[in-house]
Parts: sequence; structure tokens; C-alpha cells
Amino acid sequence: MAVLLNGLRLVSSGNLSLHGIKSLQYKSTRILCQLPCKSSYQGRPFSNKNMTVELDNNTGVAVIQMKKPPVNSLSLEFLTEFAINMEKLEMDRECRGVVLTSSNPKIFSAGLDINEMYGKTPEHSGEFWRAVQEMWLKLYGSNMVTIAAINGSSPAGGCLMALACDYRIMADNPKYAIGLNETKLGIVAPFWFKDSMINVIGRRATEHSLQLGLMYSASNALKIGLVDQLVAQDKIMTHALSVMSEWLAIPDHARQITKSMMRKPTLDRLLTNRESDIQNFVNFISKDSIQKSLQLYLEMLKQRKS
Ligand SMILES: CC/C=C\C/C=C\C/C=C\C=C\CC(=O)SCCNC(=O)CCNC(=O)[C@H](O)C(C)(C)COP(=O)(O)OP(=O)(O)OC[C@H]1O[C@@H](n2cnc3c(N)ncnc32)[C@H](O)[C@@H]1OP(=O)(O)O
Repeated sequence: MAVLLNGLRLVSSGNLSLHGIKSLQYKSTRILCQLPCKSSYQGRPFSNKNMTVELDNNTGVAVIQMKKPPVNSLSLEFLTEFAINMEKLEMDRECRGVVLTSSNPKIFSAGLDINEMYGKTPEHSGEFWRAVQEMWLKLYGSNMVTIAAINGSSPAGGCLMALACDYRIMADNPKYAIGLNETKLGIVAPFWFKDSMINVIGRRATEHSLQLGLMYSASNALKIGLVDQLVAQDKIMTHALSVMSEWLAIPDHARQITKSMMRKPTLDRLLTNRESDIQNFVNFISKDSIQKSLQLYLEMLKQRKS
């Protein structure tokens, strides 16, 4: 966690918290000293297998562009890479904001990689689910301003990533859809997916949305507040950067403490139930009936193509 206080930037390793400033300062200084020097990648794009990360030193804004073909599905490898990149940016003194987007012009992210949930051992499932949790904790708990530039469809886990950001801008294209569609696959969105959605669109709309596994067109997503703005596809990055500059005009410490105040109860709920959530996932996903649903869904996806 990093907080700007009286012009001094304090860094700690945790997510957003409401710790007293003194303990934050103590922790921060220690952890900062243990960190590797960040200037090694400042100002240069660093490319990983599944995403590129480019930090602009002048603005303090990093762009994470997901680029895992064909549809940015969130595999264990992808999620691990994402969490490492978020951690690096979080610890970087120069970085104050992140724009999350996709290199695929039609798909933001297809959500969790279904192959990671089908036919796998309980050990693998547990490891995968921990990585899903980590991605969300890093994004939802980030001290940086986070903006999702949703330049394509974004079902399930893709929608969760967008929900975890501070602001959502979607490309104005009637073909793109976004939502938590888990029930359509015969699975259940966990409580922290549900909480993330409630915090954005409210309880009633979330209940309706989750029970029916609704996917919303861009214009309907705007109507229910699932996204904040629609922008022409070719303007989405320029617009995201302009919105970012408005957010960065607010003093970091005031914005960060406010963000923490709003998000801490939701974060804590997962942090205190992390192991049982993993166990629930493993038990649920290992059931024959759930495996059957996933198998049928994977077959349906393949058939749709032919
Ligand atoms: C009591 C509760 C306790 C515990 C909680 C328990 C369980 C919770 C569990 C899980 C929560 C999961 C959240 C998720 O994210 S599940 C994933 C949901 N995602 C989807 O439904 C998206 C499905 N995909 C699509 O709709 C489309 O593919 C598309 C809109 C993203 C893209 O459409 P296109 O027409 O452009 O591309 P396609 O031809 O359809 O696909 C190309 C290629 O990609 C494969 N694919 C697509 N999506 C996924 C995916 N999510 N995972 C893996 N693979 C995917 C698709 O099969 C094609 O493959 P081939 O080229 O045919 O090999």
C-alpha cells in the first residue's frame, strides 16, 4: 500500500487498509527498503507472456494491456503474472494510476479459463482459486487509481476485473456484452464477486443480474451503472487517460484513505474467509454435476464456432 502524506510517499506491502498512519509509516519504510529498485523498468514497456505493462514516467500512469490469445481467458499463469505486475506497480513510487485494457479489439477478457476448472485435481483447483483471489485482492485493494478501458466483451471473471477498478469506460458497440453470467454455466458467483457487483450497481440489480446470469449490452450496462461511460472504440484509451488525469488531480492520501474506507469491509470479508472460500470452490467444482455442466459449456463454445 502506498500513501502520499504531506508530500511524502509511504509504501507498504498490503492492500488498502485503515491502519493508523504511524504503523503504516513504520511498516512502509521497512518494506520499501527491502524492495528491489524499481527504476529498472520505469519509462520502458515490459513485456510478459500474457500482457504488456507500460509506465509513463511523466504522467505516473501505467497501461496494462492484456494480450493472451484468443480471448484473454484468465488462466493460472495469466493470473499469477497479473498479480506480480500489480505488485510491482503498487510498489513503484512513480506509478499513481493503472489503465487496464485488451489488445484484442473485440474481447476485454473471456473470464476465468474454463479449462482450469474442468478435469483438474483438487490441488490444482485450490491453487487456481487462490490465484483468482489474489488477482481480485490486488486490483480491488489497489492504492492506485484503476480504470478499466473495456474495449470488448467481458463476461464473468472479465466483468469482475472491471468491477474491481475505480472507473469503467466501455466501447460503445452494441455487439459487446458484460456481466456475471456464472449461473448460465451452472456455477455460482462466489460472495466476493457478488459483493463487488453490489458495491457498483446495488443489491436489487445484482440479485436480478446474478440469478439470471445476465449479460448486458454496452448501452444497458450504462443504464444500470455497471459501466460509467460509453465512448467510441477508437477514443477509449485517450478518454481513459483523460479521466485518469481528473482522478490524479485529487491529493493521493485523501483519495486513498477514502477508497480504503469504502472498500475495506469487502476486502476483509474475503481475507478472513480466504481458506474456506478455496475449500468451497474445490468442493463445488469437483462435483460430478458441475464438471458435467462445464463440459457441456466447453462443447457449446466449440460448436458455436463451427
Ligand atoms: C457455492 C459457491 C462456492 C464456490 C464458488 C464456486 C464456483 C465459482 C466458480 C467460478 C466462477 C467463474 C467465473 C468465470 O469467469 S467462468 C468463465 C465464464 N466465461 C464465459 O462464459 C465466456 C465464454 N466465452 C464466450 O462467451 C466467447 O468465447 C467470447 C464472447 C469471450 C468470445 O467470442 P468469440 O466468438 O470471439 O470467440 P470464440 O470462438 O467463442 O472463442 C475462441 C476460443 O476461446 C475459447 N474460450 C472462450 N472463452 C473461454 C474461457 N472462458 N475459458 C477457456 N476458453 C475459452 C473458445 O472455446 C474457443 O476455443 P477454440 O478456438 O474453439 O479452441
